[in-house]
Amino acid sequence: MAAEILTVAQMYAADRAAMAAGISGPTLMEAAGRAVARAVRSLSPDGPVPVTILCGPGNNGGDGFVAARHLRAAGWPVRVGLLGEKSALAGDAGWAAAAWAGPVLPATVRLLDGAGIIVDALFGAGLNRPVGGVALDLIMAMAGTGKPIVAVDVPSGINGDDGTVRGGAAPATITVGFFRPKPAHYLYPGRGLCGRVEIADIGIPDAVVNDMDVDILINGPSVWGRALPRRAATDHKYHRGHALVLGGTIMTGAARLAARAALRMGAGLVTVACAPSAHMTYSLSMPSLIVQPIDDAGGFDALLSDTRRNAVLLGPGAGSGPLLRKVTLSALAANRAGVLDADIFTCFAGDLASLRRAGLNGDWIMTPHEGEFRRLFGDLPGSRAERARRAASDSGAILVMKGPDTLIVHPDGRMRINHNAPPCLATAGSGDVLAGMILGLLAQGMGAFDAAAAGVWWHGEAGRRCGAGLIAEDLTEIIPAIRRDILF
Ligand SMILES: NC(=O)C1=CN([C@@H]2O[C@H](COP(=O)(O)OP(=O)(O)OC[C@H]3O[C@@H](n4cnc5c(N)ncnc54)[C@H](OP(=O)(O)O)[C@@H]3O)[C@@H](O)[C@H]2O)[C@H](O)CC1
Ligand SMILES: [K+]
Repeated sequence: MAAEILTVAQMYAADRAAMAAGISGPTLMEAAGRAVARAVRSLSPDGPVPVTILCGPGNNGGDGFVAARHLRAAGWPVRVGLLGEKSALAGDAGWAAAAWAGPVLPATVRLLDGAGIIVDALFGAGLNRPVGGVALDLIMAMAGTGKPIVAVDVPSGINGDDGTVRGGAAPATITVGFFRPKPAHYLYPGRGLCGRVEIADIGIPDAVVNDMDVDILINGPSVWGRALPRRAATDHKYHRGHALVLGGTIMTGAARLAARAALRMGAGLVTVACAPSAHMTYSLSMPSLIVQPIDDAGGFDALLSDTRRNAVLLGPGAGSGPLLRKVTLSALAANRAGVLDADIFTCFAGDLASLRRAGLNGDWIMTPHEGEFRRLFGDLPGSRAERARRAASDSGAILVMKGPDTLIVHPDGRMRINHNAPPCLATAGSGDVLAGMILGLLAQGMGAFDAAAAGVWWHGEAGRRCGAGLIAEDLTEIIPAIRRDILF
């Protein structure tokens, strides 16, 4: 599957490009409506059930009329309700309505009575304000029926570009999108309301994407697989990087999990720098770990003076005191790649400026969840994706905004949306493993944007393979099996 996600504006541009290439609007709409009818039929394999199709005043409604025609031709009982006047339908939607030979009723809540399946064709890409009035009543009534809903393009009321709900939206069983997915198919809350997303080929040539500046991708191995570090028979451990992790004194599990994850991802060596009192804890936890006691930030600087220590992880379990602050500022100044996580966001709450002044740049990755994000960046306006983009741009670093739809954002605005994380990943230590996984890739010289994206996907895949009941320790152990499947 192509990894591109197209914005609403890009989708309209793809439409226009297809038409310029000689594919007519009705041809596209015919294919779109046929795909919707197919989705409806898939919901009732035992045969026809009554279908109510609610059509809006634009081309989303046009797709609904085409679906109605195909279902009726296949012997399905169909009722069509239109929001607005049939005579007002223009362009392709007018064509589709004219080709529908059955009655067109006013769209009312009553039309839903007795429906076995509902098609939501009220609004798609053209939604331009919050839904209200009759449209909202219809959406709420659809949601209240409990019947399967097939949404055309997006559930009506969802903003295609950011997945936000504008007024209200009914949860679909299947959402049929066209040509390429939109952000709303992957971003919550839209993603949660789309049900199963099926992207139909409606005849738009793939090549139209080449002329577009597509900057949103579905995160997966096709995006970064070629950038993964490969092993050569002549490698020695220093070829594979030396990661440095600041270990805390009390919450030692965080750095231990991260260090183990970095080793499992292939880092040649991993050193944990910690207070002398914690030395034993780290040393006994893993024989393959190098443990260096440090008395203060100067001790960390001394470790950094060895340039072979090329990637740094700061934050997990580190405590948000002066040591973390000093170490972070000097690591940023030391021209390394690294990951900033966890206690960093408390330590530098509201103080992005200090991180920037110290040298934060695109070799660094920040991995906040929503609460941590707010601590560092404050209450930025806009959708989650807009806020993440703004934060990446303001910080100059790669931003990994963690959540069920983790966003990996480059300061230049490119964004990868992750979609493979199962709910069981929300467990203690899981974030520390993620930070360590990314660190392991950075140590091997992978670029920060790709390392962040690969780490996030790999972590999701590890969660999927371990399944319900996983603990963070399980994630590190399944890393090599995933590597084998990606690389061979
Ligand atoms: N390549 C493709 O993706 C194809 C997509 N198709 C389908 O076309 C729609 C997009 O069609 P469009 O006509 O541009 O837009 P919509 O049908 O989604 O909506 C526009 C009409 O809805 C009115 N509107 C918008 N928001 C509201 C609201 N909140 N409340 C009430 N009415 C609203 C708008 O009215 P105005 O007053 O603003 O004029 C329009 O009348 C896409 O989603 C696909 O389903 C093609 O079929 C094939 C190619
Ligand atoms: K819709």
